Amino acid sequence: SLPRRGSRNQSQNRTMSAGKAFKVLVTHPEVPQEGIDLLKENCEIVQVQSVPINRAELLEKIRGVDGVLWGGHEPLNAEALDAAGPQLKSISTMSAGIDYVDVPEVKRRKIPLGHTPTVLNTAVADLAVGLLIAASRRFHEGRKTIDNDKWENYHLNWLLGQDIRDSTVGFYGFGGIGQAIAKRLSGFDIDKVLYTTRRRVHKEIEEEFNAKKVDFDTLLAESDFVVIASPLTKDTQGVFNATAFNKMKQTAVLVNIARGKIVNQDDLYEALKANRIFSAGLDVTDPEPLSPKDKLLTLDNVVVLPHIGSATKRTRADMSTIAAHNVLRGLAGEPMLSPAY
Ligand SMILES: O=C(O)C(=O)CO
Repeated sequence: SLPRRGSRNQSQNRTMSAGKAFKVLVTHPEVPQEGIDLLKENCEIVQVQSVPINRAELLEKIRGVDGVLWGGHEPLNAEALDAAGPQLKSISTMSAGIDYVDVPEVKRRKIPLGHTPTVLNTAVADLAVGLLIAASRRFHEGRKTIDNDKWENYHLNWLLGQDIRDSTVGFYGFGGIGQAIAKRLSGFDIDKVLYTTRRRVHKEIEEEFNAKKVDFDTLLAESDFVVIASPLTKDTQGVFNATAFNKMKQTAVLVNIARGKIVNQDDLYEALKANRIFSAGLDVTDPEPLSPKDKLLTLDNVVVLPHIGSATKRTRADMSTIAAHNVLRGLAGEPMLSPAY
Protein backbone atom coordinates (compact mmCIF):
# COMPACT_ATOMS: atom_id res chain seq x y z
CA SER A 1 0.00 0.00 0.00
CA LEU A 2 1.14 3.53 -0.71
CA PRO A 3 2.00 6.08 1.96
CA ARG A 4 -0.81 8.58 2.40
CA ARG A 5 -0.17 12.02 1.05
CA GLY A 6 -0.86 13.67 4.40
CA SER A 7 1.43 11.39 6.36
CA ARG A 8 4.78 12.91 5.63
CA ASN A 9 7.39 12.52 8.27
CA GLN A 10 9.93 15.09 9.31
CA SER A 11 12.53 14.74 6.61
CA GLN A 12 9.89 14.91 3.92
CA ASN A 13 8.58 18.09 5.53
CA ARG A 14 12.05 19.53 5.34
CA THR A 15 12.06 18.75 1.66
CA MET A 16 8.73 20.48 1.33
CA SER A 17 9.73 23.61 3.22
CA ALA A 18 12.79 23.99 1.07
CA GLY A 19 10.41 24.49 -1.89
CA LYS A 20 11.44 22.85 -5.11
CA ALA A 21 14.79 22.02 -3.68
CA PHE A 22 15.39 19.06 -5.92
CA LYS A 23 15.66 18.64 -9.61
CA VAL A 24 14.40 15.33 -10.96
CA LEU A 25 14.79 13.93 -14.44
CA VAL A 26 11.96 11.83 -15.84
CA THR A 27 13.57 9.92 -18.67
CA HIS A 28 10.45 9.31 -20.72
CA PRO A 29 7.68 11.65 -21.95
CA GLU A 30 4.97 9.02 -21.43
CA VAL A 31 5.43 8.33 -17.72
CA PRO A 32 1.86 8.41 -16.34
CA GLN A 33 0.78 11.68 -14.78
CA GLU A 34 0.18 10.12 -11.35
CA GLY A 35 3.90 9.83 -10.70
CA ILE A 36 4.72 13.19 -12.27
CA ASP A 37 2.15 14.94 -10.06
CA LEU A 38 3.71 13.45 -6.93
CA LEU A 39 7.19 14.56 -7.94
CA LYS A 40 5.98 18.03 -8.88
CA GLU A 41 4.91 18.76 -5.32
CA ASN A 42 8.53 18.91 -4.19
CA CYS A 43 10.68 18.91 -7.25
CA GLU A 44 11.47 20.74 -10.40
CA ILE A 45 11.02 18.29 -13.25
CA VAL A 46 13.00 17.95 -16.42
CA GLN A 47 11.71 15.42 -18.88
CA VAL A 48 13.12 13.66 -21.90
CA GLN A 49 10.80 14.41 -24.83
CA SER A 50 11.94 11.98 -27.50
CA VAL A 51 10.35 8.57 -28.17
CA PRO A 52 12.09 6.26 -28.82
CA ILE A 53 14.44 7.80 -26.29
CA ASN A 54 17.27 9.78 -27.80
CA ARG A 55 20.29 8.87 -25.69
CA ALA A 56 22.00 12.21 -26.36
CA GLU A 57 18.96 14.10 -25.08
CA LEU A 58 18.86 11.90 -21.97
CA LEU A 59 22.57 12.41 -21.29
CA GLU A 60 22.19 16.14 -21.75
CA LYS A 61 19.17 16.47 -19.47
CA ILE A 62 20.48 14.23 -16.70
CA ARG A 63 23.32 16.62 -15.98
CA GLY A 64 23.09 18.09 -12.47
CA VAL A 65 19.86 16.40 -11.38
CA ASP A 66 19.28 15.12 -7.84
CA GLY A 67 16.91 12.33 -8.72
CA VAL A 68 15.91 10.25 -11.72
CA LEU A 69 12.71 8.42 -12.55
CA TRP A 70 14.03 6.03 -15.19
CA GLY A 71 10.95 5.45 -17.30
CA GLY A 72 12.18 3.08 -20.01
CA HIS A 73 14.40 0.05 -20.40
CA GLU A 74 17.45 1.86 -21.80
CA PRO A 75 20.81 0.98 -20.24
CA LEU A 76 21.26 2.74 -16.90
CA ASN A 77 25.02 2.57 -16.65
CA ALA A 78 28.23 4.42 -15.81
CA GLU A 79 27.81 6.63 -18.86
CA ALA A 80 24.47 7.95 -17.61
CA LEU A 81 25.65 8.20 -13.99
CA ASP A 82 28.79 10.08 -15.05
CA ALA A 83 26.70 12.43 -17.16
CA ALA A 84 24.47 13.10 -14.13
CA GLY A 85 27.30 14.03 -11.78
CA PRO A 86 28.10 13.30 -8.13
CA GLN A 87 25.06 15.12 -6.65
CA LEU A 88 22.71 12.38 -7.92
CA LYS A 89 21.16 10.76 -4.83
CA SER A 90 18.05 8.85 -5.82
CA ILE A 91 16.97 6.69 -8.76
CA SER A 92 13.96 4.53 -9.42
CA THR A 93 13.14 2.50 -12.45
CA MET A 94 9.53 2.02 -13.55
CA SER A 95 9.85 -1.72 -13.94
CA ALA A 96 10.13 -4.86 -11.89
CA GLY A 97 13.05 -6.32 -13.82
CA ILE A 98 16.24 -4.28 -13.65
CA ASP A 99 18.47 -6.30 -15.98
CA TYR A 100 19.19 -3.13 -17.99
CA VAL A 101 20.68 -1.44 -14.90
CA ASP A 102 24.34 -1.78 -14.05
CA VAL A 103 23.51 -2.37 -10.39
CA PRO A 104 27.14 -2.74 -9.17
CA GLU A 105 27.90 0.64 -10.71
CA VAL A 106 24.92 2.28 -8.95
CA LYS A 107 25.88 0.57 -5.68
CA ARG A 108 29.49 1.64 -5.97
CA ARG A 109 28.32 5.23 -6.06
CA LYS A 110 26.04 4.55 -3.05
CA ILE A 111 22.98 5.83 -4.89
CA PRO A 112 19.73 4.35 -3.60
CA LEU A 113 17.94 2.48 -6.39
CA GLY A 114 14.26 1.60 -6.44
CA HIS A 115 12.11 -0.45 -8.79
CA THR A 116 8.41 -1.29 -9.05
CA PRO A 117 7.65 -4.95 -8.38
CA THR A 118 4.37 -6.10 -6.83
CA VAL A 119 2.04 -3.56 -8.47
CA LEU A 120 2.43 -5.35 -11.77
CA ASN A 121 2.00 -8.88 -10.42
CA THR A 122 -1.67 -9.21 -11.26
CA ALA A 123 -1.45 -7.73 -14.76
CA VAL A 124 1.50 -9.96 -15.66
CA ALA A 125 -0.15 -12.99 -14.07
CA ASP A 126 -3.37 -12.41 -16.04
CA LEU A 127 -1.35 -12.30 -19.24
CA ALA A 128 0.58 -15.44 -18.28
CA VAL A 129 -2.66 -17.36 -17.83
CA GLY A 130 -3.80 -16.03 -21.19
CA LEU A 131 -0.61 -17.26 -22.83
CA LEU A 132 -0.84 -20.61 -21.09
CA ILE A 133 -4.33 -21.15 -22.45
CA ALA A 134 -3.50 -19.73 -25.88
CA ALA A 135 -0.46 -21.97 -26.28
CA SER A 136 -2.04 -25.13 -24.87
CA ARG A 137 -5.24 -24.69 -26.91
CA ARG A 138 -3.48 -23.70 -30.13
CA PHE A 139 -4.99 -20.23 -30.63
CA HIS A 140 -2.38 -19.10 -33.14
CA GLU A 141 -2.53 -22.22 -35.25
CA GLY A 142 -6.32 -22.17 -35.12
CA ARG A 143 -6.50 -18.59 -36.34
CA LYS A 144 -4.13 -19.44 -39.18
CA THR A 145 -6.43 -22.22 -40.38
CA ILE A 146 -9.21 -19.68 -40.79
CA ASP A 147 -6.95 -17.25 -42.66
CA ASN A 148 -5.78 -20.08 -44.92
CA ASP A 149 -9.23 -21.56 -45.54
CA LYS A 150 -8.25 -24.77 -43.73
CA TRP A 151 -11.08 -24.92 -41.23
CA GLU A 152 -11.41 -28.70 -40.97
CA ASN A 153 -13.60 -29.36 -37.97
CA TYR A 154 -15.06 -32.43 -39.66
CA HIS A 155 -11.99 -34.18 -38.21
CA LEU A 156 -12.70 -35.24 -34.66
CA ASN A 157 -9.08 -34.91 -33.63
CA TRP A 158 -8.65 -31.48 -35.13
CA LEU A 159 -6.62 -28.93 -33.15
CA LEU A 160 -6.68 -30.93 -29.95
CA GLY A 161 -4.81 -29.25 -27.15
CA GLN A 162 -3.56 -29.93 -23.66
CA ASP A 163 -5.77 -29.89 -20.58
CA ILE A 164 -5.02 -27.65 -17.65
CA ARG A 165 -7.12 -29.66 -15.21
CA ASP A 166 -5.14 -32.24 -13.24
CA SER A 167 -1.88 -30.84 -14.58
CA THR A 168 1.39 -30.15 -12.83
CA VAL A 169 2.51 -26.57 -13.23
CA GLY A 170 6.20 -25.88 -12.71
CA PHE A 171 7.46 -22.40 -11.93
CA TYR A 172 11.00 -21.38 -12.70
CA GLY A 173 11.03 -18.52 -10.22
CA PHE A 174 8.24 -18.34 -7.66
CA GLY A 175 8.13 -14.78 -6.38
CA GLY A 176 5.19 -12.40 -6.44
CA ILE A 177 4.40 -12.90 -10.12
CA GLY A 178 4.73 -16.69 -10.01
CA GLN A 179 2.49 -16.85 -6.95
CA ALA A 180 -0.11 -14.58 -8.59
CA ILE A 181 -0.14 -16.97 -11.57
CA ALA A 182 -0.51 -19.98 -9.26
CA LYS A 183 -3.38 -18.26 -7.48
CA ARG A 184 -5.21 -17.75 -10.77
CA LEU A 185 -4.52 -21.31 -11.90
CA SER A 186 -5.92 -22.73 -8.68
CA GLY A 187 -9.31 -22.04 -10.23
CA PHE A 188 -8.45 -24.38 -13.10
CA ASP A 189 -8.35 -27.56 -11.01
CA ILE A 190 -4.64 -28.17 -11.45
CA ASP A 191 -3.12 -31.08 -9.56
CA LYS A 192 0.03 -29.55 -8.13
CA VAL A 193 2.63 -26.82 -8.28
CA LEU A 194 6.37 -27.39 -8.43
CA TYR A 195 8.88 -24.60 -8.23
CA THR A 196 12.58 -24.01 -8.64
CA THR A 197 14.05 -21.01 -6.86
CA ARG A 198 17.28 -20.23 -5.08
CA ARG A 199 15.50 -19.97 -1.73
CA ARG A 200 12.53 -21.91 -0.49
CA VAL A 201 9.38 -19.81 -0.19
CA HIS A 202 7.51 -19.58 3.11
CA LYS A 203 5.84 -22.74 4.29
CA GLU A 204 2.44 -21.01 4.31
CA ILE A 205 2.87 -20.13 0.65
CA GLU A 206 3.78 -23.72 -0.17
CA GLU A 207 0.69 -24.88 1.67
CA GLU A 208 -1.55 -22.29 0.02
CA PHE A 209 -0.58 -23.47 -3.46
CA ASN A 210 0.22 -27.12 -2.72
CA ALA A 211 3.68 -26.20 -4.00
CA LYS A 212 6.88 -28.17 -3.67
CA LYS A 213 10.43 -26.95 -4.24
CA VAL A 214 12.28 -29.22 -6.65
CA ASP A 215 15.54 -29.14 -8.56
CA PHE A 216 15.58 -27.88 -12.13
CA ASP A 217 15.70 -31.34 -13.73
CA THR A 218 12.67 -32.51 -11.75
CA LEU A 219 10.80 -29.35 -12.68
CA LEU A 220 11.49 -30.03 -16.34
CA ALA A 221 10.67 -33.71 -16.21
CA GLU A 222 7.45 -33.54 -14.22
CA SER A 223 5.73 -30.34 -15.33
CA ASP A 224 2.95 -30.22 -17.91
CA PHE A 225 3.30 -26.45 -17.95
CA VAL A 226 6.60 -24.74 -17.28
CA VAL A 227 6.26 -21.06 -16.44
CA ILE A 228 9.33 -18.83 -16.42
CA ALA A 229 8.86 -16.10 -13.81
CA SER A 230 12.36 -15.32 -12.62
CA PRO A 231 14.62 -12.31 -13.05
CA LEU A 232 17.25 -12.37 -15.78
CA THR A 233 20.65 -12.73 -14.13
CA LYS A 234 23.93 -14.28 -15.15
CA ASP A 235 22.69 -17.48 -13.48
CA THR A 236 19.37 -17.62 -15.33
CA GLN A 237 20.55 -16.49 -18.76
CA GLY A 238 20.10 -19.20 -21.37
CA VAL A 239 19.17 -21.97 -18.92
CA PHE A 240 16.27 -23.05 -21.08
CA ASN A 241 18.41 -24.58 -23.80
CA ALA A 242 18.34 -27.79 -25.86
CA THR A 243 19.45 -29.86 -22.86
CA ALA A 244 16.55 -28.49 -20.83
CA PHE A 245 13.98 -28.95 -23.60
CA ASN A 246 15.12 -32.55 -24.01
CA LYS A 247 14.24 -33.18 -20.37
CA MET A 248 10.70 -31.81 -20.73
CA LYS A 249 7.59 -33.83 -21.55
CA GLN A 250 6.73 -33.92 -25.20
CA THR A 251 3.29 -32.62 -24.26
CA ALA A 252 4.71 -29.75 -22.20
CA VAL A 253 3.84 -26.10 -22.74
CA LEU A 254 6.40 -23.40 -21.97
CA VAL A 255 5.30 -19.93 -20.89
CA ASN A 256 7.75 -17.04 -20.53
CA ILE A 257 6.60 -13.73 -19.08
CA ALA A 258 10.01 -12.86 -17.58
CA ARG A 259 12.87 -12.08 -19.97
CA GLY A 260 13.63 -13.46 -23.41
CA LYS A 261 17.28 -14.14 -22.67
CA ILE A 262 16.45 -16.77 -20.04
CA VAL A 263 15.60 -18.94 -23.04
CA ASN A 264 18.02 -19.92 -25.77
CA GLN A 265 15.67 -18.95 -28.55
CA ASP A 266 17.42 -20.91 -31.30
CA ASP A 267 17.12 -24.04 -29.18
CA LEU A 268 13.48 -23.26 -28.45
CA TYR A 269 12.82 -22.90 -32.16
CA GLU A 270 14.33 -26.33 -32.81
CA ALA A 271 12.42 -27.94 -29.94
CA LEU A 272 9.10 -26.50 -31.13
CA LYS A 273 9.74 -27.31 -34.78
CA ALA A 274 10.59 -30.93 -33.95
CA ASN A 275 7.57 -31.09 -31.61
CA ARG A 276 10.02 -31.98 -28.87
CA ILE A 277 7.72 -29.91 -26.66
CA PHE A 278 4.10 -29.12 -27.44
CA SER A 279 4.04 -25.34 -27.63
CA ALA A 280 5.17 -22.06 -26.12
CA GLY A 281 3.55 -18.81 -25.11
CA LEU A 282 5.97 -15.91 -24.94
CA ASP A 283 5.50 -12.32 -23.85
CA VAL A 284 9.25 -11.76 -24.04
CA THR A 285 11.78 -12.56 -26.73
CA ASP A 286 15.44 -12.17 -27.56
CA PRO A 287 15.89 -9.62 -28.99
CA GLU A 288 13.11 -7.14 -28.44
CA PRO A 289 11.66 -6.00 -30.70
CA LEU A 290 11.65 -9.32 -32.52
CA SER A 291 12.12 -9.03 -36.26
CA PRO A 292 8.94 -9.79 -38.22
CA LYS A 293 11.18 -12.12 -40.23
CA ASP A 294 12.29 -14.12 -37.19
CA LYS A 295 12.06 -17.86 -37.79
CA LEU A 296 10.17 -18.32 -34.52
CA LEU A 297 7.19 -16.57 -36.08
CA THR A 298 6.97 -19.17 -38.85
CA LEU A 299 5.94 -21.85 -36.34
CA ASP A 300 2.35 -22.84 -35.65
CA ASN A 301 2.94 -23.84 -32.06
CA VAL A 302 4.12 -20.60 -30.53
CA VAL A 303 2.12 -17.60 -29.39
CA VAL A 304 4.23 -14.46 -29.24
CA LEU A 305 3.28 -11.14 -27.69
CA PRO A 306 5.30 -7.92 -27.79
CA HIS A 307 6.18 -7.63 -24.05
CA ILE A 308 2.85 -6.28 -22.82
CA GLY A 309 2.72 -7.99 -19.40
CA SER A 310 2.41 -4.79 -17.41
CA ALA A 311 0.61 -2.86 -20.13
CA THR A 312 -2.64 -1.88 -18.49
CA LYS A 313 -3.57 1.69 -17.73
CA ARG A 314 -3.94 1.14 -14.01
CA THR A 315 -0.77 -0.92 -13.65
CA ARG A 316 1.38 1.61 -15.45
CA ALA A 317 -0.14 4.41 -13.36
CA ASP A 318 0.65 2.46 -10.19
CA MET A 319 4.18 1.82 -11.41
CA SER A 320 4.73 5.55 -11.92
CA THR A 321 3.34 6.27 -8.45
CA ILE A 322 5.66 3.75 -6.77
CA ALA A 323 8.62 4.99 -8.79
CA ALA A 324 7.90 8.60 -7.78
CA HIS A 325 7.62 7.62 -4.09
CA ASN A 326 10.92 5.76 -4.39
CA VAL A 327 12.63 8.81 -5.86
CA LEU A 328 11.16 11.15 -3.22
CA ARG A 329 12.17 8.86 -0.39
CA GLY A 330 15.66 8.55 -1.75
CA LEU A 331 15.93 12.33 -1.92
CA ALA A 332 14.70 12.59 1.66
CA GLY A 333 17.31 10.06 2.78
CA GLU A 334 14.65 7.52 3.67
CA PRO A 335 14.31 3.87 2.72
CA MET A 336 12.56 3.44 -0.60
CA LEU A 337 9.18 1.70 -0.86
CA SER A 338 10.75 -0.98 -3.03
CA PRO A 339 14.52 -0.85 -2.98
CA ALA A 340 16.25 -2.78 -5.75
CA TYR A 341 19.26 -3.66 -3.62
O1 LIG B 1 8.56 -4.34 -15.21
C1 LIG B 1 9.14 -5.14 -15.93
O2 LIG B 1 10.20 -5.67 -15.60
C2 LIG B 1 8.58 -5.50 -17.22
O3 LIG B 1 9.15 -6.21 -17.97
C3 LIG B 1 7.24 -4.96 -17.59
O4 LIG B 1 7.29 -3.66 -18.00
